[in-house]
Amino acid sequence: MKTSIATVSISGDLPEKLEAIAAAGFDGVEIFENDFLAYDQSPREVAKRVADLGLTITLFQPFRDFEGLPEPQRGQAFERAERKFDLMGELGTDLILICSNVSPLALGGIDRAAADLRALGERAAKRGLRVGYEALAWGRHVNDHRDAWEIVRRADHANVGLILDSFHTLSRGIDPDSIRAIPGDKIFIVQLADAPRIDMDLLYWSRHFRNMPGEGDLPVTDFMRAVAATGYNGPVSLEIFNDQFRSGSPRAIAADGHRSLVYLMDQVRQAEPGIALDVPVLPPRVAVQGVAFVEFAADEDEASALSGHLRQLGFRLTGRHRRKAVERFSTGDINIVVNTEREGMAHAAYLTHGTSAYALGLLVEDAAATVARAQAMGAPLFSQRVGPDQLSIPAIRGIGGGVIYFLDEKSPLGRVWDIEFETVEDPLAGMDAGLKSIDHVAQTMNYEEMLTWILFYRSIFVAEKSPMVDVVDPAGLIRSQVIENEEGSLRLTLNGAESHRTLAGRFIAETFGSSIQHLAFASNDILATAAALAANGMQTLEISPNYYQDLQARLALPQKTVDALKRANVLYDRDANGEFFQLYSTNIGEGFFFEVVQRSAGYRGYGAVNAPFRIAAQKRERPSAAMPRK
Ligand SMILES: O=C(O)c1ccc(O)c(O)c1
Ligand SMILES: [Mg+2]
Repeated sequence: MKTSIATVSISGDLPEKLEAIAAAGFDGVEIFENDFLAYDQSPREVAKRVADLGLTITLFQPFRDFEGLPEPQRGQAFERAERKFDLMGELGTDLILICSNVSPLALGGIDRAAADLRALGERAAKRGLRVGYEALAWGRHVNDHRDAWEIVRRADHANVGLILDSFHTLSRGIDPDSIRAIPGDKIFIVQLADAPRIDMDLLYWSRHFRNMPGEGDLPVTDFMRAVAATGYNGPVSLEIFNDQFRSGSPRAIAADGHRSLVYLMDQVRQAEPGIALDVPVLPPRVAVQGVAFVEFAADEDEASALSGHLRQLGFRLTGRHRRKAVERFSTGDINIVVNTEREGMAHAAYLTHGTSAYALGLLVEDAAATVARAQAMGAPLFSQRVGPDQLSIPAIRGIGGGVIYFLDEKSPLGRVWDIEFETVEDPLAGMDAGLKSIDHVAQTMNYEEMLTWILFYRSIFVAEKSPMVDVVDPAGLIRSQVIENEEGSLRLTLNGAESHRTLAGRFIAETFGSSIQHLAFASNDILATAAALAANGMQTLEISPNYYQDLQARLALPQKTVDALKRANVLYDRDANGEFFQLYSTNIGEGFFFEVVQRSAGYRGYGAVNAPFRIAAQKRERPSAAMPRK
């Protein structure tokens, strides 16, 4: 199946757009009229550029306010169409998109519209061109693909067909299965877009908030399954009006777009095994069994400070790398690796970001197959020189240029700790604090990057995204969205900062890019953990007494419970299914911190209601001197 994207979907001038579209691997491009009008070269120049880049023009669009007009506007519309047909001849494309009339002059009437389209089809046929009719969700008389199809059916002309656009159908809640009854050869092109569910005016929603399939909340896969069922076999074309994309990097947005189509068609192929689809068979999405380790890059001084923090949290030094300046700290099922090598990726990460958690190790069923899936989704692979006593650990590049390693139990990777590390005793170990596992990993990024990473994770791993929540920092809003699997063995919270004055925004600025900002460990008994942390000399983040007064008023907790939470600086939340407790470390270095949580099985959240109070407390605090700025 051929892929295509409308020029309106990305930023830049026409040549920049075309280059980015070609570089991302698309087969075709829809020329959006304004992108052409704003460009100062001839249509033949454009045609040549497109061809030189190995692209074809799948569609010229939009042609507005055509059908159902009274005279003299009707005659003028036909004249206007002839001029655009001239242009299409020079551009070298045979398909034009007519979007349903929005003019107050439009008279309505299915037969009148069909007659106009038939007449236009007759004129197009003389030039070997085709006319596609699309229902805009806000069209004056036609705003539903079922009506558009009826018009095309009655036009009954070989050169007149239907154009479907997932946004117009799904935004109005029209059942996409109504597409299944349309003959595939009468669908001239299919445009795809997703969007976040926001209750607003359709036109405004469409022109500003569309995003790539898989990035939003609309059932685009169901839509495309219905299209596939018709036997449609033309291009799948992205048409994304999005304010953020208009100011983003053309190459990055185009690459996201291509990934979204590969991912979408892979899901359609799997969901509709009975339909012969011309799409490659890819390795399936990967189930993540857990976070096997988190790796920090640091220099010796900061590594020693970090080790101190880890020991206060009840970690013990359990291993030393046989060949490299790398230490392993463990408690419960958690492994933290501290890398102070002076070469390789960890060192590069240290030089760019300062001390940071630059790598994540995920436990999967089959590490090699995981990398194959990631590669099929266009993720960059990562490898570095492997020395003696070292395994070549399959890996890809992740957020902020960080690394995601994959371990499995079926290969020697499962014995990485035995093979690469010698076991050591830790004379400096403190008291075990009962931390069991990694509850979640929080990654901070610029807001504009969030959709990219949501699509990245969802297309590679079996994981879903939760609705976006707003977290209030006194200096601005943070948007937070969770990528998680059913079992809770993969929980990533993505935090998008819009302002550099927020805690998250400052973290990005001071560490020069997106990365892991906090790690949350799970305890079965947070008050016992808090007592052990105190015994180990750990300072927890001091929460305002006002918070505890409100907690009592709002949730009617027993006074004794509130007092205990307050003494331990533990924050509390509950939902219909369970309870959640959380406490925080003070700031470490440039805004990194640890969290400890206790969740009862049914609770699915992350304590978002408490985030503003945690952030305010962190802002009251002076940055710790333990890991000074470089
Ligand atoms: O917003 C619009 O006007 C518009 C134009 C052309 C399209 O294909 C479309 O989906 C929307
Ligand atoms: Mg459209």
